[in-house]
Amino acid sequence: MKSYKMYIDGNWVDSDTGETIDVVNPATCKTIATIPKAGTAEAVRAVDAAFRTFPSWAKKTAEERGKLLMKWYYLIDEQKEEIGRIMTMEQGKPLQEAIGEVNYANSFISWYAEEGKRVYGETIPASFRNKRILVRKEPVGVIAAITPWNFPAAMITRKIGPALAAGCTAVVKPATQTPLTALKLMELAEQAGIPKGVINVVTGKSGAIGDAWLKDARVRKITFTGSTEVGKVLMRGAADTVKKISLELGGNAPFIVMDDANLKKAAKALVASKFRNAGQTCICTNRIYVQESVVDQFVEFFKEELSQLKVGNGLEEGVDLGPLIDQNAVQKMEQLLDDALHKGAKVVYVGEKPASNNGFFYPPTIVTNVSDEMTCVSEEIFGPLAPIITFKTEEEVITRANNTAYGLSAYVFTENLNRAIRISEELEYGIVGLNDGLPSTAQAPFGGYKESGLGREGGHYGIEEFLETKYISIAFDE
Ligand SMILES: NC(=O)c1ccc[n+]([C@@H]2O[C@H](COP(=O)([O-])OP(=O)(O)OC[C@H]3O[C@@H](n4cnc5c(N)ncnc54)[C@H](O)[C@@H]3O)[C@@H](O)[C@H]2O)c1
Ligand SMILES: O=C[C@H](O)CS(=O)(=O)O
Repeated sequence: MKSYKMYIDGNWVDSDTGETIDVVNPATCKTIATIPKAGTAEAVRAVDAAFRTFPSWAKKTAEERGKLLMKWYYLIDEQKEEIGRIMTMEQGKPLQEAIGEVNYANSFISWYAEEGKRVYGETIPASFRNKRILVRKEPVGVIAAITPWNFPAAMITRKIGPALAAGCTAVVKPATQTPLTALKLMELAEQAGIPKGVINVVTGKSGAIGDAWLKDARVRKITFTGSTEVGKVLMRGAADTVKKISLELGGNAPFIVMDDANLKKAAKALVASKFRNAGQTCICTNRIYVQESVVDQFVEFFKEELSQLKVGNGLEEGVDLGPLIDQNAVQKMEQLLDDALHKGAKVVYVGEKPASNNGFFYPPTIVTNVSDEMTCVSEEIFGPLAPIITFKTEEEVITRANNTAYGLSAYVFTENLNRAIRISEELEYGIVGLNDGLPSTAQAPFGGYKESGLGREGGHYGIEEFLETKYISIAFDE
């Protein structure tokens, strides 16, 4: 079993106390590695390094920073299978899906290596003849990134890519459950020649590390992906030093199937949306609304598609769904199902768990006759439980779909263009998949309405989150 070190100021170090945390493979429940259990002192030292390095990194041209980012990109690409295996071992997703995430994560590095060169300013016509107004964008400075376990690579590069391209330096805390992917990415960043101190990865006590960064006035931006609950804690803490903040939080995605939808296409898209990462993504379908006249046929197509998925250890050939992240996640699925059945839901499909069920496995499960009073409708499921809800009219489903504190992603399937535009524009969500169950891409502004977050990641919007706007007013003798 390997004892990993964290990466601070270009050095691979243990925690000050020598304490460690175990990293567990969710498919086997076996410990596969240990990581340093760091706290406040190490977190502050990481900021020291990022703060010291910021001026020289910011003074590089965007082209110079972009070249270093591309060196990192090519090293990641060369080792994507190895990184994928590390990810599968610590997070559980099937190897091909893990490699897919590495490619997705890498696309943010290549996108922002270029985008940094297009951070344009402007001149504004002055109202005085003897003045000129010059607007320029400048990097915010040291940023702190705190990331979740479900996308151990992409949630880091979706932040670090634009941050470094903009000229910022970074301190990063990966999720305690899945730190190994982050540490591998840092190994490759070092090999790429990204100067020491530009990126620092601290593992360990989340609260202590986060509090240290919230309190440190040198940290000018918090960028967080995770639960809405923790996002609110960080938002409150950021106020003390008025830090900029980006929050990518929880979701409760409605998947709407209208009576004129291509039902087979919608069923395929639903499987992709609902069961990606075993249902553990923020934009996974949470509530499945089907117009009542087509619900029976749709459920049959859905079951047919689902029956082709295999649950098991993600390192095994042909596995489509890995385990959930931990036992708490399994218990949450059991509680949500019990609540739904108690309130009148019916189980119409349960997939098979692997024979050697030593891990945190939960089978894909479909329930029908679901009502809005059930917890699986009001709360984020974050697992492979699929609740089917029927509706009568377009107006009804829009009202019910919007009736949540979340607003990250929504999906609508219809072959009617007028209906497609009407519904897409009425849905209160930052991301709408119109006949598309997999909308995520580096070019687009990913983020949510309401309590699903603040700010956007991806596209040209994503780099704006790491920039300040300054104008220089120039008075001269005409
Ligand atoms: N909107 C998005 O893009 C997006 C992406 C992935 C996950 N998520 C959401 O994240 C949740 C699941 O991920 P999770 O369980 O890792 O979320 P989480 O909020 O429990 O943890 C996220 C990160 O925050 C850290 N953390 C926890 N408490 C903290 C504190 N007090 N101070 C500082 N850091 C702290 C954790 O160690 C982890 O690194 C789900 O709600 C999911 O919807 C959202
Ligand atoms: O879980 C949240 C991720 O942001 C989902 S995606 O990989 O960006 O689609």
